[in-house]
Amino acid sequence: MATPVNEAHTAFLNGINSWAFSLSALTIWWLCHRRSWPMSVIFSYILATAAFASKRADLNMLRAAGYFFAHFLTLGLVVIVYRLSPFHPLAAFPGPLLFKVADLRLFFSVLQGYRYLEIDAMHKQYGDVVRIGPNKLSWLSLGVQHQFYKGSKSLDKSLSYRVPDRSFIGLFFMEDREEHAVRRSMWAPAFSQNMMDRYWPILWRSVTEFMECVERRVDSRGIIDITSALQHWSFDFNIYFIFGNHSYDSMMVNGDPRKLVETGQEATVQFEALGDVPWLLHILWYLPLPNPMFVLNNFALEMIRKRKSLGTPDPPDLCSYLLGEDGKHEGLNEQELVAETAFAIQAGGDTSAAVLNFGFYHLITNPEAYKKLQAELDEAFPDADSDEITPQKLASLPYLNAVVKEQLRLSTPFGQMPRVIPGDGLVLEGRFVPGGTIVGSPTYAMNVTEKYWSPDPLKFRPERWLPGGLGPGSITDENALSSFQFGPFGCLGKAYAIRELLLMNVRFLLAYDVALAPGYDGEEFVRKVVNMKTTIFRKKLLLQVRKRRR
Ligand code: HEM
Repeated sequence: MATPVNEAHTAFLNGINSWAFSLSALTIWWLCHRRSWPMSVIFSYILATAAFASKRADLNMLRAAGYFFAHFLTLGLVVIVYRLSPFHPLAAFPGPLLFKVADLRLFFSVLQGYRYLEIDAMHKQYGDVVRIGPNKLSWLSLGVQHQFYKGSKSLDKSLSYRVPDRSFIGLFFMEDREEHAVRRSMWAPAFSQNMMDRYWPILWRSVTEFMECVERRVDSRGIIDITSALQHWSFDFNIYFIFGNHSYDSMMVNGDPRKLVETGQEATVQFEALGDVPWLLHILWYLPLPNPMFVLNNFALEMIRKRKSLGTPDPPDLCSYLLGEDGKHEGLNEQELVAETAFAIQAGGDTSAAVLNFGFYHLITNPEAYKKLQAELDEAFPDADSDEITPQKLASLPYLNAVVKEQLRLSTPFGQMPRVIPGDGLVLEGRFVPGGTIVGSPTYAMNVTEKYWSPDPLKFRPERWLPGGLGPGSITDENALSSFQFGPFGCLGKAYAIRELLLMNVRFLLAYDVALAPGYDGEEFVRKVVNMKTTIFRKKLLLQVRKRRR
């Protein structure tokens, strides 16, 4: 029978229990807060479960839930208070409140696709260094950017690059520098000057096929969805470069029935968004959810087997080097090869198409620049299919090169490539940053900051790249162009990509007069450009093209 004494005793015990659960949360946070947040949750869960199990058998579920609630509420509150407190090692760095509180805020930015704009806006509001996560800084400075990324003393990649399953780990996902350097040295010969020259006729033919694709796809008014056409061209050329002259069904001819473009983008989004909350990636990875990375891997495996049965192509493809067919090293096994080539399909296919797509938009909507470029090209190449269109000649045309650099500057809306400050911390521009802090240089913000591009950093003005720039006092700091990133983890395909951009601009604009499709809302197109490392055009770019008669 319940007596007042018994009830008081029970209430006292319950009170003790709640406090004990809260206290356990505090202890766990104290032990774990500088190490791993997910670990502390797991520990606290185990501890709370053990405490619960040792309690009286008559404890009802509601009360038990109350204890857990007290436990996690305390843990959550302590974490939040600590992250906002002056005792946090990054307390001196300004940033928006919600970003300081939890990585989940940045995760949502990535998912929405406007992280690049948000980070840029934060820099405008808070200055050159912004705290964009509890343990993350974004640093808008050329000197610091080079410290992060350039040279042998550059920083290591953060945990964001770590995929849970070893069988997916290729060059891009390797954090270990030695392992990465060895693997990169296997890739590198495929990007040598010699190989680029040998691939020039293949690139040329591929762009010719693109023109034929345009002819097939334009409607009766000359309107074409250039976004898809460019994606299909870029994947076709890139797949050729990776797997050689195989019996692959060209996307320019057959479209994309396997949805490789979409799948590649989904895989990138998944990886990029969850990179800000690696613990969530590790949980989701093992749940029975559709994983776009498997789709890419299956395609890569199919292509590798076909490629092996066909033998080494001439010129050699990327696989030739990864298989060690040049006799310089031992080849990769099939699983490693799948990881490498699946990444290569996305790394080379998606990026060039995106820059061309957005880059054409910028050029076409700036008629003055477009006219100047056309004049330079018409003068240089009276015959649109001339043998005179060589890499050397392209490299010598000043306005063309200025246009391509300006396209790159404004058409790579990446967030940042996260790196980690080593053990004892570093002093950067006079400010101490503790070891373990995740840092990065914001690509888009670097490409459009007035510090390095002035005046009119947001405007498409190729003249800024020419001698004399935009006039006295104007600034164009070429070193700040961050589109390919730099250093040991930077883009291996940069020189290739630049050739693609140059040749595609030249041949497309020599062949056609191009404008936005009548009534097309260009501002909406720009508003719907989102980036989650991959640039996604939620509104396809529709152009009207007319064959030129010169
Ligand atoms: C305009 C087109 C391109 C842009 C803007 C671009 C940009 C980038 C960036 C920013 C990175 C560094 C990513 C990071 O650290 O998180 C990267 C890495 C890489 N890119 Fe590109 N890329 C382009 C085209 C290509 C092409 C055509 C290839 C050829 C297959 C390629 C191959 C690679 C590879 C292999 C890496 C990884 C390098 C490593 O981890 O060592 N890229 N790219």
